[in-house]
Amino acid sequence: METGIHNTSEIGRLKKVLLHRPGGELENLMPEYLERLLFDDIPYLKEAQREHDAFADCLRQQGVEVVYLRDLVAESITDADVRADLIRQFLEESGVRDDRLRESLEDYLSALPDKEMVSAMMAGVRKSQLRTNSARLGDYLSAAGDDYPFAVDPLPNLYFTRDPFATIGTGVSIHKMHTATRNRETLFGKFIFEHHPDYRNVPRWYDRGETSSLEGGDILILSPQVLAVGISQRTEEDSIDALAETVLSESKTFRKLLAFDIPKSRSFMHLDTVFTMVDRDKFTVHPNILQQITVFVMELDENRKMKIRQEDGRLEDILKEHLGLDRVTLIPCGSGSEIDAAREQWSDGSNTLAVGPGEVVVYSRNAVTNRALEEAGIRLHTIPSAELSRGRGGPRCMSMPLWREDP
Ligand SMILES: NC(=[NH2+])NCCC[C@H](N)C(=O)O
Repeated sequence: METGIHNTSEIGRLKKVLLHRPGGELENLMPEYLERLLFDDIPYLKEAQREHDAFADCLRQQGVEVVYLRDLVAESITDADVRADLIRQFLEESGVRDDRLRESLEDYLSALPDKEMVSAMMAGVRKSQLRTNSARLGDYLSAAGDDYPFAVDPLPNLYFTRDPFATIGTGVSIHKMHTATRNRETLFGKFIFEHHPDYRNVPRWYDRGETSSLEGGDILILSPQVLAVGISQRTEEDSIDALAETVLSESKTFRKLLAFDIPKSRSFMHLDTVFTMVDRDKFTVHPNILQQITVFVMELDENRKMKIRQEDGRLEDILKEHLGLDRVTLIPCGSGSEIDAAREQWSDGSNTLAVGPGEVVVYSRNAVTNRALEEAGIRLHTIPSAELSRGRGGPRCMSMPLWREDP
């Protein structure tokens, strides 16, 4: 049972991982609010849970210890003050302004045992759940005259544990998210890394109070010395500057940060939607954007001043140089077909989770890309993916490594 954090690569043998089993939050999705909540469709919860359980079982069979976000948050509630603080901050960040509404929500949450309370926060609270237990609130709700059905919005993207915070080396970066809908997710990270007995002392590389956005799907650990971070729809250059400054000067191993400038669009929201590492010298990429990636190298010079230079040349060669490899193979999503590439990238064909070098978890539905990976000598663990993929994230997005062996 490892405690603390150790994550020095994308491909070292995975020992412990954080997942979130989708829950009631998916049953609080409504067609009119899908876009704001970053969904394109409404997954069928029961089936999504079955698929997610298959994902967790697949990882356990590979010797990985699976822990769940809800449990870590509940275990972080170490005393009554922490609990009261969590409720207070959660409601404040959920935009609950009216005193009557806040009191009623406090009563509702306070009455639940820790785990159930955390699940209720994640699921969101319908006004109809509150109406019955307070006449005073009933007056407020009918007087307020707005027909928005939620007292607290759901957090449907929580099963993408990759994004709200990220483990890097022996520390963590807690994120400011690009959208309001995902920003509340990082509050759980804050409580885990402030209070959980196994995690409260880990170094902090970035914090949710920063002013520019950074999301975990943009952070890839290419080696114990080299990080890659996407400049994307979700992650701004300023955040990368700040992250580089702390990680390169304070971490024990990291020496370089490669910033990958990628197109800013919904389907390529994070670097890991178009590029993931599958082996020491193999990567899967979305071919349509290869021409559109620019790489910047960030390093501290002898005087500990940040130096940034733009790399020219092919991605293979840039990776070869910075990772000290003799050759690099890029395995294209869709295996050379423009149509298959676009379709399978949309369902996270290039979003793989390595459980060890040359061994990755993939969605079953991306058959063309999966065949290409196998032909390149990669061992696949396939998981079902009809419902989970509707949230626009794959095996890598759905997992946050807490402990990997060194590569
Ligand atoms: N690391 C990732 N690629 N995560 C995918 C997150 C998908 C989620 N619906 C969002 O838009 O935020």
